[in-house]
Amino acid sequence: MTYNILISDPLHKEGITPLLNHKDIHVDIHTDLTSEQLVAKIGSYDGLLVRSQTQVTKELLEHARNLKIVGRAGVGVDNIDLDAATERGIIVVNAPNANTNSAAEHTMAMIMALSRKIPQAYFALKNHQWDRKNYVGVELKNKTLGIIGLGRIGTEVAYRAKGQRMKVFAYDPFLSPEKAEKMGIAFGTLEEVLKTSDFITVHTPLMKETKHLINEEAFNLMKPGVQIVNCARGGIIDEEALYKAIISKKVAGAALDVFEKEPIHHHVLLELPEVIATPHLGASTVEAQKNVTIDVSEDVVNFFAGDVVRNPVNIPSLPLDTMNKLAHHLTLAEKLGTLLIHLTEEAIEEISVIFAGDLSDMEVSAFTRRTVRTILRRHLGPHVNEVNALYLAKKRGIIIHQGKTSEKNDFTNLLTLHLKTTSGTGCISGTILNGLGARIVEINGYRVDIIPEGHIVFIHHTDQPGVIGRLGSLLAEYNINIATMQVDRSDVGGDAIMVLKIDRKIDIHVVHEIQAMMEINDVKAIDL
Ligand SMILES: NC(=O)C1=CN([C@@H]2O[C@H](COP(=O)(O)OP(=O)(O)OC[C@H]3O[C@@H](n4cnc5c(N)ncnc54)[C@H](O)[C@@H]3O)[C@@H](O)[C@H]2O)C=CC1
Ligand SMILES: O=C(O)C(=O)COP(=O)(O)O
Repeated sequence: MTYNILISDPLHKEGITPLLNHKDIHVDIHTDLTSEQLVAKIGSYDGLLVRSQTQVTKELLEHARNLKIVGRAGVGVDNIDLDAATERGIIVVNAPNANTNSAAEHTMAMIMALSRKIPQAYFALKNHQWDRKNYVGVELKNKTLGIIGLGRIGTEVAYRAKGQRMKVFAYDPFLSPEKAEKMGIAFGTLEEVLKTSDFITVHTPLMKETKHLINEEAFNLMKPGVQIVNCARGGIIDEEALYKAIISKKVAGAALDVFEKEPIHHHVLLELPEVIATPHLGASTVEAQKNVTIDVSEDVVNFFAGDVVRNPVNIPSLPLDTMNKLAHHLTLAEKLGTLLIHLTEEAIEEISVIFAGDLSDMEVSAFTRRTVRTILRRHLGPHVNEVNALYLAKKRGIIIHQGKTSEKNDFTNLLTLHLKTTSGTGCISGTILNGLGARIVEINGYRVDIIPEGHIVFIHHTDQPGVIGRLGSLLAEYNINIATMQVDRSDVGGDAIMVLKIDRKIDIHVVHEIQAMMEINDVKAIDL
């Protein structure tokens, strides 16, 4: 099987070596396609690698009938329609750790160039003007740098600014003040940061919540003479409000690496002498480009090899050693889901996944995804995967519960699935026994002990003499050997179940013959 990968933005040549060296991967590089050409081409690709330029829109993804992975060689994924990718089961991976230094260094370069008006002075000198009057700057020492978004890049900027003897004051609603304190960074509300800073730099992602975070209202709160830096994303700062704030002299200067619409050739902000700018160069260093490309290429290779991807964006990421630890439990979740969905055929209303014992200390959402994927595949087909399972369940109005409990019924770990359908409920539990592997231990309230693999026949019947004998004879007639048999009943003469493991796949007409035996209410043949 060959996987076709399209690279549609310029990537580091050496960085793509993991892809080029892979015998099952074929790489095409087309970095000058129009969006129409990309739409026309994308259908034949299994993977797409981009930077910030290619717009991975819903429309593009609708034409991407074979696409399984989008790799973003960088951090920001605002050029990728994540909902559309998730709905189609396309995993998105990025390279969040490889350009942090470069972006932080570029931010510092912009702060220093801004404070000393270096680009303006250089431009004047190039135009033969020896002007020492108009380019008087301000020192950074003892000035307050407000950092909005104290993630990877914001934190690195903070450390570098401290090296310039600046006071650093940060705002990040998702970081605890204790964590900021541990980093030795003063922490405040957005309003406090806006009101007290001499320089303000933004380092959040661009999302609904951060679009125009720095707007007219925010500029009104700032100190007169404040200087603004944006090396994160155009759109976090409202460009119109910034323009007005510069014209009114509220803002003394701005350094912009990014713009609301890119690329730009003319922009009203660029007409202002207070504005210095670079064309989205924050990550444009040899080191960052090589490393982001290696990271994302390796994840594409991991993905096609069926290994854990390190930097997924639209599913939760788990460290490799945790995934290795969970591997047996994930297989168990899949087997339990397969068995349960065969036993409970009607339209699903609710799926509950309950963890007990050892499992309740672990990050368990991976089990929920695997379970829901397995169950929905039975109804919706093979396009359901771990990326889109929860999304598709929600879209169909299926309620998903994920719970933890201390009740583990003498097992060190227990995974229980409940399924509520339009006509009833089903429940199944399994465990991983130390040294012995996986076991199904309960089905619909009946205690069992089944190794979840091979050919299983599940029979729901009425407890009465002779059933087992007749069933044995029927199977013998068809030369079907019973490997193990488990029987349990609610009470004497009441509801009972039988779970047989047989040595070969059973034909459907034999299932019908068993069904036709008077006492047997329900027969299911399931291959695990
Ligand atoms: N100019 C360039 O070439 C580059 C730009 N970037 C941009 O920088 C952004 C940040 O990158 P990283 O630091 O690696 O990401 P990160 O995820 O480590 O940090 C983002 C931080 O923003 C915080 N945040 C989210 N919403 C916020 C809000 N409403 N107010 C304040 N803080 C908020 C988050 O809690 C997080 O700590 C990227 O999303 C990307 O858009 C990244 C690399 C290069
Ligand atoms: O990594 C990011 O978020 C960046 O903005 C870098 O963008 P680029 O890959 O240089 O187009």
